[in-house]
Amino acid sequence: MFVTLTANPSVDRTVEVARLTRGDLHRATGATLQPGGKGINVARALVRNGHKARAVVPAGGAEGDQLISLLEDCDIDVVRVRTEKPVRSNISIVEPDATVTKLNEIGPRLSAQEIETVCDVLLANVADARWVVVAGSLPPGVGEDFYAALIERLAPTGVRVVVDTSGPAFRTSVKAGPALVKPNLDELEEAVDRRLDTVRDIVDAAQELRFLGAGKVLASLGSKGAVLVEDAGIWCANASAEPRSSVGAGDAMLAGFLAAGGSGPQALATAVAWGAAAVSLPGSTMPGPQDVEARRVRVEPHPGWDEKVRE
Ligand SMILES: Nc1ncnc2c1ncn2[C@@H]1O[C@H](COP(=O)(O)OP(=O)(O)O)[C@@H](O)[C@H]1O
Ligand SMILES: O=P(O)(O)OC[C@H]1O[C@](O)(COP(=O)(O)O)[C@@H](O)[C@@H]1O
Repeated sequence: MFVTLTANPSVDRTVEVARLTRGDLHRATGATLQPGGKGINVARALVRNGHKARAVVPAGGAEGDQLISLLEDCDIDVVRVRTEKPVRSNISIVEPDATVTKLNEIGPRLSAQEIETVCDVLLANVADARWVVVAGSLPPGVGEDFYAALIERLAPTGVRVVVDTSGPAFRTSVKAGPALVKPNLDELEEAVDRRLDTVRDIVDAAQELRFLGAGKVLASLGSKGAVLVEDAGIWCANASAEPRSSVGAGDAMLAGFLAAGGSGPQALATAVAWGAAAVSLPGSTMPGPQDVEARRVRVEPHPGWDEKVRE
C-alpha cells in the first residue's frame, strides 16, 4: 500500500488553446476536468498500474464534493477529511507545442483543529503503508513546518516518507530527514538559492539536500529527464516523448519510481518512462501500462557532468 497526503488538493481544469494571447478571447480546442494535487496524482498513477493506494484528502464545500466524486472511479482508497472552506480550482492552459500556463489558486484556509485532524487521520492510516507521500503546496493557515512535523511523527512507524513540495516548506521538510525528495529544477534552485545549469550543478545541489537530511534526491528536469542521487550511486535518465500536457508529469514520474522499488537505476528508468508517458497524454491524465514505452528510456550510469539541464 502507498499512502499519499495532499494538503491542498484541487479540481484541475486543463484547457487547450491554439495560441495564448493576453487580453484576447480564446475558444478552447479541448478541455479536461480531473482530480488534482500532487499526492492525489501519485495515487492515481499507482492504481492505474495495478498498485494499491490510499489518498488522504482534506476537502470542503461543493468543490470538495466534486473532487471526491471525480475520484470515485479511480479505485483509490480515498480518506476524506471534511473541512469548512471549499477546495480550490486550478487551471492549466496548454498550447499545441505543449507550453503550459498554470493558474493555481492559493487554496482554502485550514483551521488549527482541521490541521490537527488531517495529521491524526494520516497517522491512523499508515499501518499497512510501504511509502507515505506528502505532496504539494500548503494552504493558508498551515505552517511551513507542517511536513517536517509529519515526518517526525511518522518516524516511529518506520514507514519511508517522500516529500514533493516547494518553497520554505520544502527546505524545512528536508531537515526532518525524509527518505526521498522529488524537486523539479525550479524547486531545487529555490532550495539551494542559486541557478543550476549542468548535471554537476544538480548533483551538487542534491548532495547539499542530502547533507541537510534528505535520504535520496530524485530531481526532475522536464524533457531532460531526471537525476537520482542516493547512497548507492548517481544516475541520469530520460525518455523521449511527443509532449501534449506536462500537468502531473512530475507526479507520474514519482509514482513510477516508487512502483519500481524506490531505489536504483531500474526505478529511475521506470520513473522517466511514466513521466514521458504522462506528458504525452491530455490534461493530467495518468498513464497506464499500455501508455508506457520502456524502449524510449535511456539511463546513463556515468552522468555527463557538463551536460546542460535547461530545456
Ligand atoms: N518534454 C518531455 N519529454 C519527455 N519527458 C518529459 C517531458 N517533460 C516532462 N517529462 C517527464 O516528466 C518528468 C517530470 O517533469 P518536470 O516538469 O520536471 O516535473 P514537474 O511536473 O514536477 O514540474 C520528467 O522528469 C520527465 O521524466
Ligand atoms: O500544490 P501546488 O504546488 O499548487 O500544485 C498543484 C497542482 O500540481 C499538480 O499536482 C500537477 O503537478 P505537476 O505538474 O507538478 O506534476 C496539479 O494536479 C495541481 O493543480
